Amino acid sequence: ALLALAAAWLWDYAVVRHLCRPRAVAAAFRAQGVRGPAYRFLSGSNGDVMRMRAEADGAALDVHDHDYLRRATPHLLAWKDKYGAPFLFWFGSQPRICLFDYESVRQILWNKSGHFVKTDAHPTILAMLGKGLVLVEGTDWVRHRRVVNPAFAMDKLKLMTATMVSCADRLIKDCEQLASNNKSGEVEVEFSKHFQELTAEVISRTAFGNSYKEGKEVFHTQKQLLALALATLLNLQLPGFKYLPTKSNRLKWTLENKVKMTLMEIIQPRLASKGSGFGDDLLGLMLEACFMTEQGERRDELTLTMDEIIDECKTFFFAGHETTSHLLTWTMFLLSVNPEWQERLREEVLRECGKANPTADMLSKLKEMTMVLLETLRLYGPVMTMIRKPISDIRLGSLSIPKGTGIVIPIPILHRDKEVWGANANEFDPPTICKRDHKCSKDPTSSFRISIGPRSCIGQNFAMLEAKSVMAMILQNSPSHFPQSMCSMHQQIL
Ligand code: HEM
Repeated sequence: ALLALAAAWLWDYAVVRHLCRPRAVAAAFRAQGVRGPAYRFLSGSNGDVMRMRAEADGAALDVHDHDYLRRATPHLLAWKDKYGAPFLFWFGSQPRICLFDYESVRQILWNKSGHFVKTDAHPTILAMLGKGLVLVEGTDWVRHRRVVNPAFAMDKLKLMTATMVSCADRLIKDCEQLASNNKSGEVEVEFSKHFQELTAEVISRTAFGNSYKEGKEVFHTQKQLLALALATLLNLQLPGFKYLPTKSNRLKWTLENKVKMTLMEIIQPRLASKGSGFGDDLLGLMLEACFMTEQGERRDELTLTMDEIIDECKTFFFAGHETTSHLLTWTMFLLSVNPEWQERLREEVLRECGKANPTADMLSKLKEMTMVLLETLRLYGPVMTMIRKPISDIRLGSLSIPKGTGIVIPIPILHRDKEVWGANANEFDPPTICKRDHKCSKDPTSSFRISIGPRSCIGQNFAMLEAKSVMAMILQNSPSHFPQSMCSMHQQIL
């Protein structure tokens, strides 16, 4: 009986899932004129992706050319050139269709019926992120979003500005200290690393208040989990493999457990001190909302379970740290190669904030800064793709998409579409792009910087406030021009 069971499983796994189904899906798309790289047994297109990424890794970039995508997503560009748009490729045995038309993307992202869900996360990504807001679906998503929303209300975020500013102040003091150690009084700083530290500090302090040190421990453990996930993302995922005590699985379990234990140690005392309030940090605000009904009345039971609260804390870190540090790094880069914009922003900051530490009200007046940050997110946004899959067969425009096909939305490629953004779509041009954005404000659909529709980014105001605080402090305190050596960042970050 066991042998028969094993044979049936092997038949389903190897023949049905990895041979028959991919062939049927490829044929269904071919009949509609959609082509793509040939499916390879078990690995799909993963080998091609790894090869193209490795080849692109050494390619030099011109600092005045914003088209870095041939290094970041070489496979998507190569397949678009070769097979046209849309094209079909394979993540292991899973079909992925890469879409480039705005209308279909809007339809997917604005869909409120739950017809398009996120694809299953890699086990290590799941261990790192948990089933928090980024990954939950359906009524669970509604429940989570209702609890997390109040933590990101603008009046609450404004109170966090002082923390953001004080972290930026520490960064500046560190740089000054480094410079004073040098005879010349100057120092070359790799801001991408400093911004990683800074954004980790900001999210630890704004999420966990006095427990920020434990929060940073969580963050460092999550980074180890992320490194593990990235190293194994394109490897073949055999079913049941995640349960085997391999070296990487054992490491994953240890790290996962450490994150959970540390977060429980932060959360439990807060819950115990219910009577005296939960605090004004993201965790406190979320716990407060957990004890509220939809009608705003107090309830005795938590809306989220302990595990769900832990997963939301993991999500704050994952979603809130790398994204903002990426935004800050590219903004520094763009200001260093566009000194006229650097000067315009410095003048604006000095006009609105003087030399004082910026407050939330001062930051809200920095219109040119907002424009530059939005333009940075258009050209160098941290999220490269969003992926959804339909829960049943669906028609999108003229295309029939079978249930379960991963639909890839390549954000930075869409942001450089000349038909939508104009002839200079590939250039850094804040006012023109801002006008274009404005024109679209009645139908705010051409930018996917922070996504659109019900699942758009909940932390967008947090990120903008943090980026503005840090950039304002740097501009107030830096010499009239960032040195040109800043440009070398362009190479290092990628
Ligand atoms: C420059 C900074 C940021 C960018 C560009 C960004 C971008 C995005 C994008 C594109 C999505 C949609 C992803 C998808 O649907 O697949 C998203 C979702 C999300 N973001 Fe952000 N994000 C940023 C900062 C933050 C911060 C600071 C936080 C929290 C501290 C955060 C929390 C989230 C969460 C929880 C979601 C899931 C929302 C949901 O599904 O309901 N993000 N973000």
